[in-house]
Amino acid sequence: MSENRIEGENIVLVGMPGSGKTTIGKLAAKALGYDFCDMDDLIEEISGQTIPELFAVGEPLFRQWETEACRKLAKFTHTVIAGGGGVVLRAENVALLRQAGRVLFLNRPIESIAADIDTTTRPLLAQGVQRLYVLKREREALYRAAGDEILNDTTPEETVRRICATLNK
Ligand SMILES: Nc1ncnc2c1ncn2[C@@H]1O[C@H](COP(=O)(O)OP(=O)(O)O)[C@@H](O)[C@H]1O
Ligand SMILES: O=C(O)C1=C[C@@H](OP(=O)(O)O)[C@@H](O)[C@H](O)C1
Ligand SMILES: [Mg+2]
Repeated sequence: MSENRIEGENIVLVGMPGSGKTTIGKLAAKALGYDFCDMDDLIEEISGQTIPELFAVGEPLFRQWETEACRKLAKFTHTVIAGGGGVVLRAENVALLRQAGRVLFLNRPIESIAADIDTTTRPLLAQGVQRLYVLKREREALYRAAGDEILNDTTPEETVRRICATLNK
């Protein structure tokens, strides 16, 4: 993959809900001395609405704000960005993320995620954890295609070490 496409030296984490993007992203930012941005927080900031409020209107509205957030973070530098789980659904988003930096797919096993995910804070899982398996089928190929690298499951601390290694830091 050409390095020239990367404008800001950012790290972007993608993967299923509960794969650890937010948790590992915060730890990695600290280890690298980078800023941290959770895309869900950015969406809430720019839309002026919470994620559940956006989903209450409808998923299409949430997805529009998600793309708007991608446009903003394409201009960030030295930031670890925790993507939203569904950000890979639009090719336009993936192009913006790849412009922002190195995209890493956190490939945590679905069984591990299902065992400890907090479904109360994620509108897409409001009907129960079984929806995760449907989302995985719909998205797995998209995560793999978006990622410059796949980080297979270890502890969050070991994953952070691998992230630092991708930047030679
Ligand atoms: N090996 C692991 N890698 C990532 N997260 C893990 C792991 N083991 C347990 N977890 C837990 O899984 C949850 C992941 O949630 P979160 O970081 O919010 O994921 P996401 O932002 O991808 O939806 C956290 O509570 C984290 O502590
Ligand atoms: O999978 C998805 O489509 C979503 C995942 C959530 O983020 P996490 O992956 O951090 O849970 C959040 O962006 C929104 O609820 C939609
Ligand atoms: Mg998250």
